[in-house]
Amino acid sequence: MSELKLLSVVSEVYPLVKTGGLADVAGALPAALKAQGIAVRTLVPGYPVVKAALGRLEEAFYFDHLFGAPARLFAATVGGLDLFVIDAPHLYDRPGGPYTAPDGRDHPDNAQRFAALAAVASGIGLGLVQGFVPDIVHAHDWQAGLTPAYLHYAGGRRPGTVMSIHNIAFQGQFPASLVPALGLPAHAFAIEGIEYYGTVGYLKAGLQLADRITTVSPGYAAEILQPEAGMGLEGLLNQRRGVLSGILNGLDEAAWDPAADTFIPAPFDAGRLEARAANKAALQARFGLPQDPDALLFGVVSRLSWQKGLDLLMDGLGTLIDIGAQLAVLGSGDPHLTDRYAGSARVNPGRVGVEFGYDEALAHLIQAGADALLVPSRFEPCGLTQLAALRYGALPVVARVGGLADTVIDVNEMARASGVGTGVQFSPVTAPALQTALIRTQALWQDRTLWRQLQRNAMATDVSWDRAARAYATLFRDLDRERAA
Ligand SMILES: Nc1ncnc2c1ncn2[C@@H]1O[C@H](COP(=O)(O)OP(=O)(O)O[C@H]2O[C@H](CO)[C@@H](O)[C@H](O)[C@H]2O)[C@@H](O)[C@H]1O
Repeated sequence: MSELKLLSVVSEVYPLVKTGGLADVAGALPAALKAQGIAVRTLVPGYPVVKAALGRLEEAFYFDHLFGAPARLFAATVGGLDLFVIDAPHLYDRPGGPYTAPDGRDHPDNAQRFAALAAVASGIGLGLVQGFVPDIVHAHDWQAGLTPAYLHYAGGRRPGTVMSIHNIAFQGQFPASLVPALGLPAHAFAIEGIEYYGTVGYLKAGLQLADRITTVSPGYAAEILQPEAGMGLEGLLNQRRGVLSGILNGLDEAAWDPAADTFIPAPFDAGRLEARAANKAALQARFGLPQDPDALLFGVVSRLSWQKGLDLLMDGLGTLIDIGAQLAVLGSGDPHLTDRYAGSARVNPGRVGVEFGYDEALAHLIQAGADALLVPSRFEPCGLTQLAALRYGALPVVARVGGLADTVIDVNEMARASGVGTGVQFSPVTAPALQTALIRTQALWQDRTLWRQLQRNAMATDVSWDRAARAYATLFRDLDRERAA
């Protein structure tokens, strides 16, 4: 098979810069695709953290004018990732995160910052960089959403375009007054182009104009055709459902390997599950919880946001306390939720422990030490924490939505009879249903022989990237053939 060249366009990539699962996917997919004969280059903005990680650089292009000032495009290789980095200090060189200033507010020029990302991607797609002209351009989420639009309106020969949705809740909507600055033809501002309810919609543009649309689980691909999950884009997605598919994410199995995890005191595998006890004890100590091996310890590793449903856990906390369980939460985000969790830890010392912020090492300890991992999301395109939980034998207790429903096998009577359960699902996504799930989990916990079996089932689940990479490779090759025809 001939090698296909792919440009991945994304606003964050692990391990250089990460605010969530998008970075994990963008960081892991290139290696998995390489095994499928697809050579990936990843285009990212040159935030300070990204530039600091770059070693040997090569200037690949110089822009006299990129949304307000000159800029350069660097090519570099970091940790096995072949990167293009946009060095545009006026857009990316500033304190704060990729999307927000230190005060938590969006950078005021995000429209320009991510239009620049898409415009540069389109330039590379059209042959800006000698020696790398991609066959396929793969845009991730709203930040890269204008990429298919720039390529579409450039006219002439162009690579195939794929738009992937990791989270439809963030759509990148900006005022119509922005249009002249984007450098797209005036007629692009139309319903069949970038216009979205009178505004410019970056994700909408990508979904409208890409050759293919993917999202990160089959379940979510079906859900976003409905108004409840489509968040205004369901009409467009229904029109384009013929090119929409769901490909389940994998987990970076090198980064998440319980047998070789340097973040945890006691590495283990399915044959050495008793070693988990030391991790549980360390986790309890870290969160100020009594080191009782018999207390059912629930963990949470999450962004604290409405999506993740963690307010429901607060509403149902009484049940968790009543059944004698413990809770260890690592989260960051919504200050209102942070306050609620901090309050519950104060009211329930020795039962509820919380840590706020982003802490990679602690996330690993929770997966390795908790008995069960709670993911009560209202919607979840795929979810990666439950995949890590499966691999680490922390039984996932999840809302039956999106990718959570696709990846966890509920221990119902049938699953129990055939010995295939890997966790607990609940529905609807409400506090009472979550409370019932906590009680069900506690009942399972009473039978340690069964629990061990469930842990082994969970750990045997295929969460590798291979399966996903094969599906993406087929999609990219089909599209490439279609465009060549
Ligand atoms: N406080 C903290 N400290 C340390 N690590 C933390 C953390 N909070 C979260 N993480 C880590 O961040 C990642 C979160 O990824 P998820 O896929 O679960 O959700 P997210 O909503 O960010 O991603 C979106 O994109 C991904 C990728 O497609 C989809 O799986 C998902 O459904 C969609 O919402 C995991 O690697 C997790 O361990």
